[in-house]
Amino acid sequence: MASAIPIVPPPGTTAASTVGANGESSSSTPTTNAWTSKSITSKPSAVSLTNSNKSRTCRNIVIHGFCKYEGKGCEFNHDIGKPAVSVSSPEISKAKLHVNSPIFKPSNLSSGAVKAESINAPEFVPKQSQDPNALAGANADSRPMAQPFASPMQNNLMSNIDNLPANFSQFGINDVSMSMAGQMAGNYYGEGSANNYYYQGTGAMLHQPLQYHLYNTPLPHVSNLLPHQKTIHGFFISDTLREELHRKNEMILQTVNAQEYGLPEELHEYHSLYPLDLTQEKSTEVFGYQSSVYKSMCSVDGRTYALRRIEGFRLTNEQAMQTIEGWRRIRHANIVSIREAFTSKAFGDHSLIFVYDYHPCSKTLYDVHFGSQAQLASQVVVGAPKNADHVIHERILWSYLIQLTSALKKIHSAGLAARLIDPTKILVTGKNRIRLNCCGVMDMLTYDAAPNIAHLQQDDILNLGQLMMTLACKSLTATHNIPKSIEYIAQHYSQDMKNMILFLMSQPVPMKTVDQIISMLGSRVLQEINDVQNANDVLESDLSRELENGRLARLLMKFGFINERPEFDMDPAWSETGDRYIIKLFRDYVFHQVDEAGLPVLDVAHVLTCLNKLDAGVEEKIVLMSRDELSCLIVSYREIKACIESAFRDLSKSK
Ligand SMILES: Nc1ncnc2c1ncn2[C@@H]1O[C@H](COP(=O)(O)OP(=O)(O)OP(=O)(O)O)[C@@H](O)[C@H]1O
Repeated sequence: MASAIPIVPPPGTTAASTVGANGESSSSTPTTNAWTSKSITSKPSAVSLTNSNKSRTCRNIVIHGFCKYEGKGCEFNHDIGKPAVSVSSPEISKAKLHVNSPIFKPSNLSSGAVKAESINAPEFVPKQSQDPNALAGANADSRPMAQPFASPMQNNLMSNIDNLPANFSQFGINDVSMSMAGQMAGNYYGEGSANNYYYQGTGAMLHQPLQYHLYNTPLPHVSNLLPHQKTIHGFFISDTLREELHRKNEMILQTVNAQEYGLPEELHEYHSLYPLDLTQEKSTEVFGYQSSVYKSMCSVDGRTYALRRIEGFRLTNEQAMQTIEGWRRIRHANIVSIREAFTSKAFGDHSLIFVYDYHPCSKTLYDVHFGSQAQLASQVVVGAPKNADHVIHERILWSYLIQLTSALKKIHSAGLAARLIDPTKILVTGKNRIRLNCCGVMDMLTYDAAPNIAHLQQDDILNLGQLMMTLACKSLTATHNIPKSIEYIAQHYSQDMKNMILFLMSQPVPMKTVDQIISMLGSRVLQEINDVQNANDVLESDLSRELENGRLARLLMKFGFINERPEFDMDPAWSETGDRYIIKLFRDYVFHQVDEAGLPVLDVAHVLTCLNKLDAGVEEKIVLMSRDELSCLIVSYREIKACIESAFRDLSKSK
């Protein structure tokens, strides 16, 4: 059921004949959805004003706090203090109003228009710019300190943020602006990022960081909330996950000037090469050749890939290229998938290029546990001997072992051998999440038409043992003195871990298999499954929060398609009439409310509540006010939802 009310127009105007808007309007409201049949402008039942009006409080005062027509003919009583309710107050919805009332058309429409004589008005010249000397003087003003530059956008953002705390009161948020502003002013790049390295000295492009910290974690005094209260964080995924995903997205979009870095503009189907290898010195230790890694964009599917270039390698046997076919078929959660391999002279030499899936922001296992940052973190005093606190936690070691065993199981079952289990060739793509990298490279570099796979698979198991020993001792030279390393492992880890490493590194009698490792892992696999499922649950709950936001975003998109549309179906007024007029008024109700002082209400809680009620199509009624403040509509969310659906249907049908 919907109702409309034109607010008290002054006597003598055309709309004066409309509903007794000063309160006691007729209770005979229609029971049909009047505006869906485009009847907004149809005539309502009129109620004439009575002589007792003088004793009755003017409705405009009650609703708006003032009456435009006070002293200009409005005969109601204006001697009342402050209005009891604001425009947005739900109190108003208690009034019984009628939807079929005509919309008030003010007789003096031109009052707001620019008058003819104003065309001749002198051009406005700001005071400051009139006197260049004064300006120079102002600039020469001896300020004690340089003022930090704040762009207009920044200023707006900061002032909006300053206004926010009052609006989250319902969620128990008071100090949002303080925390946000503090975070925004600070340097959010915790670690020296690749950006700084690559843009160093180029001066070509100043990187604008994303504001990852717009929603800081709740402060202690707002975390103690009542069950029905929510913080703004409750509507979004966790800060850490959001920042991680933002960083990954940002990393995918990073580019450098190809000429400046001596990179080809195009390489086969790939372009926009971006070097990932941050070390200046290139080692030949692993492959026997120097290698580089680049992020690049594929012009065929638009995806990002990691290109590994083996420098100065001349392919002598075309058959070697076939070895990649077996690897292309392997899809596993702990293996970096390979897409293709090709040779190229684009770098000015004979290069062999392998194309792998790109995992943004990943690090190598070496970087994580042996890199300079890891070393610093593990030593309270530089050079101090390691103690038990700085060994890798046993649970992490078991997790690594289970993941790598799972990868090896897949590889060996496919009749292949990894041939490279090295901390620099294992990627860490998430928390304790590892993937075997560079699969297939060795098969091509040391091509053998009839390789001894069984022998190579035994090597894989031995290499896995060496890696585990290196990690357990947290020393790259652990395998140089095996008895001492085993002693160290026995001191710091369980008997099971020591036995496992001994098994992996022992001589095969006659053969060791991955299945044997799996049976030795036993119940640890169950622990890993449990951890993975718990992590999955956390992600799922994060996802469900954003799911709601996605729903609201779609609703807002519908609004955007409909509201203020300049022309549709040969009708320039389409978005301003019929059902769409309700939608427009609802948009004003949700977003454009002002408080008693005429200041914009920036209340996220109000917006979310309205949009959720709209999406659910609840029966609750609200009062929508026309922009000229002369008519009101009382509508339910269900009816507004029907209007939006019908208007959107019109738009989509027209395709
Ligand atoms: N598939 C990939 N996706 C995303 N990043 C990758 C990928 N492969 C490698 N990288 C990144 O490239 C960087 C360099 O890799 P690389 O294998 O050359 O390691 P490295 O430690 O430099 O080894 P080396 O000493 O052999 O050059 C790594 O830090 C890793 O983060």
